Amino acid sequence: MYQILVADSINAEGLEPLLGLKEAEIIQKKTNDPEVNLDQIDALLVRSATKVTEKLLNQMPSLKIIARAGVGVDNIDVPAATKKGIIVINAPDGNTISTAEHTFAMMASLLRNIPQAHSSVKNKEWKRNAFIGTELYGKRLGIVGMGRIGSEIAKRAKVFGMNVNVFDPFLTKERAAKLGVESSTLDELLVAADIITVHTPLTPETKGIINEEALKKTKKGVYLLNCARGGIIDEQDLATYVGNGHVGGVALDVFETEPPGEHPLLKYENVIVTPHLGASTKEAQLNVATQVAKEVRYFFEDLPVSNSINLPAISKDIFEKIQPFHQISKQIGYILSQCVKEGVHELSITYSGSVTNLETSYLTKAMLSGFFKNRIDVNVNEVNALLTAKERGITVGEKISTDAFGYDNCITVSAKGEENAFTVRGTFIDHYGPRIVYLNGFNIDFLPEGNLLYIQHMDRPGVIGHVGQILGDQGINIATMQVGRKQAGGEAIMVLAFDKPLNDHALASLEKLDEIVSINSINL
Ligand SMILES: NC(=O)C1=CN([C@@H]2O[C@H](COP(=O)(O)OP(=O)(O)OC[C@H]3O[C@@H](n4cnc5c(N)ncnc54)[C@H](O)[C@@H]3O)[C@@H](O)[C@H]2O)C=CC1
Ligand SMILES: O=C(O)CCC(=O)C(=O)O
Repeated sequence: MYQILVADSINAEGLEPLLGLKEAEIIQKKTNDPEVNLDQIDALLVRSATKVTEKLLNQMPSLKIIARAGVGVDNIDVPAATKKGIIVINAPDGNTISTAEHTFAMMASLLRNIPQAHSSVKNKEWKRNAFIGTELYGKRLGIVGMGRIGSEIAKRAKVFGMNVNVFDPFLTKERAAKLGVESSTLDELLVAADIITVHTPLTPETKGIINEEALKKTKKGVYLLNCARGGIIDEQDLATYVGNGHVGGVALDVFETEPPGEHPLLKYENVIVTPHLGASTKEAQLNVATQVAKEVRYFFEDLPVSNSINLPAISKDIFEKIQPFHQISKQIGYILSQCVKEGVHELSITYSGSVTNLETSYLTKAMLSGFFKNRIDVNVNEVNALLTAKERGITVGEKISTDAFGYDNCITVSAKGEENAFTVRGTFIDHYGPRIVYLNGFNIDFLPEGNLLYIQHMDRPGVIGHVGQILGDQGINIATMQVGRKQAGGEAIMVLAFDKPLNDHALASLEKLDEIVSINSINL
């Protein structure tokens, strides 16, 4: 039974896709609620209130997926989640329109003194001359961060007859031209704009991007808006520039600390504020809840998720094509991990044949997750596979080869240790399934499944009989057996499959046989 913790207030109708998930319990409680068994939670759904810190993640060893019903993931320690193999998803576009509309409403309110005038009338005043505003028409709007929300604001600004300058290092000139906006440097924007609004994520680069140094380049009387994340405009520096009369007005939906409590900006009449309402519309909340609920359901149904922050997205189509190779890649990794007894410093993967047309990096990660299974105490999956290899000093190399050894496709993986190397090759045959076709120098053909025994031995008459005899005497039934050798009388291998794992006694008896070079149990 999957336990899904919905820790923040998330639209109930939007969570409906989760109800279709078989064997899931949905718990709507805070993470610090004493009734919540954090160690049993498989999925965590949050908005911005819950801070998903490394400390919290350490208390949630079963956690597999964190879903942010919104855009900004700055309340989630994504590197810590990635290290633990926890997938992080968000709902990137469900609240774009709401946030753009809110920003626009804030801008109009700010320039027409609507909140102040509203309070005045409610206080039984009628001061028509005290609230003379400024038109948006003909003004120059500077947008910092021209992503989804920035672009929607630009469209609205154009309709209002505004000129738009944008600063976004990732915006191409073509896209700027298509949107009818002027692409600028930050300095050009600061100097030219009558109104500046920020729409970037909060990152080390954007934190304080509008600070004292930036503010002193702006026009006297400039208006500033932050409906993205507290801290993108430095609050202390902004307070100084409102206090000294340089800034004409400010609209804030977000704060460095929320709620802001005693805040130096709140005392100014020309600073208008809302309590992080950008995404607070019925439509946006339904959109983001539905988006993440669907993704969490897909995740537990082993289907691809599209909006992961720490895993590349692959379409359902590609996912279906890649699935059989995903399985065999993982099995190859797991076989290697059980056959190589020394420390490994290099894993090299060669893809050949039809598999090379697919997203092989995804398969490399699957192979690594198999390789690390039971080797280390961290759950390794596609999210943290490369990071785990790097942390353990294992170089991972990926190659493409035209030689598929007569098969339609082949995945060959070599693990190199200080002394030895071990190579496993697998293939996927349509209507037949996965096969291991090469084990460390020997051609062979077996199904990588169940309880296997890999024996290296000398190719002498009677050895197969001796093995059968020992196992038979102990009542152990051999389900299948494959043999391979390079030349008559030389080294050979056999791979046996059993209905249940071999006991230590049987293994010890086999090891005593003269012809046996080595024995490895492989449990897949
Ligand atoms: N107030 C609210 O309720 C909401 C706030 N937000 C905030 O708005 C932010 C933007 O959301 P979207 O437009 O959906 O994200 P987005 O990812 O579509 O756009 C962000 C843009 O910022 C640009 N950018 C990144 N670093 C930059 C830098 N150093 N300088 C200039 N531009 C930079 C990116 O190139 C990108 O185009 C989110 O990260 C979130 O923090 C989002 C939704 C609701
Ligand atoms: O969940 C919310 O209401 C906040 C939305 C937000 O800030 C975001 O999506 O980044």
